[in-house]
Amino acid sequence: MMSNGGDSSEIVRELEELKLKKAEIEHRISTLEAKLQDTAAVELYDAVSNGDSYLTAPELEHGLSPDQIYRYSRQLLLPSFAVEGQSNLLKSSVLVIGAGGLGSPALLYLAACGVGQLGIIDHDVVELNNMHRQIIHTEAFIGHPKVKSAAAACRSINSTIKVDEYVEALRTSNALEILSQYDIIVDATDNPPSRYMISDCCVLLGKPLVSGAALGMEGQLTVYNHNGGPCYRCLFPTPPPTSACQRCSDSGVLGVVPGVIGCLQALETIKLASLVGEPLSERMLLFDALSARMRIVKIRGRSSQCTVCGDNSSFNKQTFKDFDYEDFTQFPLFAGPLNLLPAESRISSKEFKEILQKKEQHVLLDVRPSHHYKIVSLPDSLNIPLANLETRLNELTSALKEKGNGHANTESCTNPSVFVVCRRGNDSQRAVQYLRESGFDSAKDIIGGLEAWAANVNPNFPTY
Ligand SMILES: Nc1ncnc2c1ncn2[C@@H]1O[C@H](COP(=O)(O)OP(=O)(O)OP(=O)(O)O)[C@@H](O)[C@H]1O
Ligand SMILES: [Zn+2]
Repeated sequence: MMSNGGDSSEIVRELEELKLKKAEIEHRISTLEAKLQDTAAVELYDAVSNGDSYLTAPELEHGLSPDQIYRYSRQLLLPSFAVEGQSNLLKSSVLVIGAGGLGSPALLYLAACGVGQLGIIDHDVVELNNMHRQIIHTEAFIGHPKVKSAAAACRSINSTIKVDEYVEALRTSNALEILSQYDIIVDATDNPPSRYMISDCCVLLGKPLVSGAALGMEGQLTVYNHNGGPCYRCLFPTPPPTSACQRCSDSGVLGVVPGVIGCLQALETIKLASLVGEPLSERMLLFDALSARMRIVKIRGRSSQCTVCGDNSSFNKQTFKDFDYEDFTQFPLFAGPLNLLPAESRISSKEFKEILQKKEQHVLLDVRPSHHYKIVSLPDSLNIPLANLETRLNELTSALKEKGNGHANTESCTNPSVFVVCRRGNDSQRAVQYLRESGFDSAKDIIGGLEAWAANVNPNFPTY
């Protein structure tokens, strides 16, 4: 359809002319832009070679580069933090011990905020059951050292900081040498021997220690050995009983709980490093996730009687190197299998499979806590948690009787048909010890528990 009575060939010609003009204008624009850039570059080059400073990056007293100013701008804008805080942070060095539930968020924030030098030490590898809380790691790193994974994550967030990797456990033999290279120490481990060792080492080296702990639905946080404040031993001169010490792998933890405490550890570290704010020394933060409560309680100051930081302490570097922290806390640095029973009181998971195949009469006693039992269990098993075994022994006696092999009277229970299983084969040994003392003379534990069953007999049996 024509409009305004115009001739179509006329319109096409006019359109072509306009297009040509448009192309000319665009070409002219890009030529001028390029020229302008060249001019700016030439002027800058001239300015630099003439020593003119008005076009070069300004020399700033605080020493931050233009890139640093831009990267950390949101922190620099905080009046209470400002360039002084950032400069201090960039000059600081921090060692994070443990790249697990606490270390993961702590490391991410410390790398991001611009701690100049960040050390990471851990001997462990990334596992699938770490992923729900150890958020610095990705699935691609499963089976690889946590330190490698964490260091890669830190570098990808901030390529401008120095990241040191220690793929090893911290022990008395390497602790003094490694810790001495850092200004601030972050304890993100999960066991009493490491906690005492790290605190003692910080006292010897005069380093502040940002200590966090999280288990189940609760967490706590404090800063030790800061400005005359207490050390870990001032507060806990004697280790807690072994029964009070749990690992996440035994008692569980909701992922975000160490996430909260790890973030707060990063925050306390940033405050110490930047010299901003009031560190959480001589006070302890207690976090209860279930009731959504966070309390800060005053804790005792430095104890003059403390065997490590006290007035008359003779604790020195040599004492430290010779000290047996596992013996002191009665807690192993690395969770390993117990060996409480003689060989004749134990059978392997494969031998137990043969008993099932031969349909030999027996009672399979599972001594795990009932919430573990609900996750997964072997068929036809009786669940009496180890903690209740003494009071519920009659249930075992009845089960034996029902099978036609046992006797209601425990004194005459010589039948070899009680097999005891647990998750990894430690509690089952304790249970067998107790059962044998109680007259179940031939109770046997299944070596390595359900984990060994899954590894050696049924690969489809879930582990956790
Ligand atoms: N002495 C130590 N030296 C170095 N790393 C340590 C030391 N003690 C503990 N760790 C590390 O501290 C981290 C503690 O984190 P966390 O308890 O969340 O992890 P985990 O041991 O993988 O947990 P789980 O109990 O579920 O297996 C672990 O990665 C552990 O290897
Ligand atoms: Zn002390």
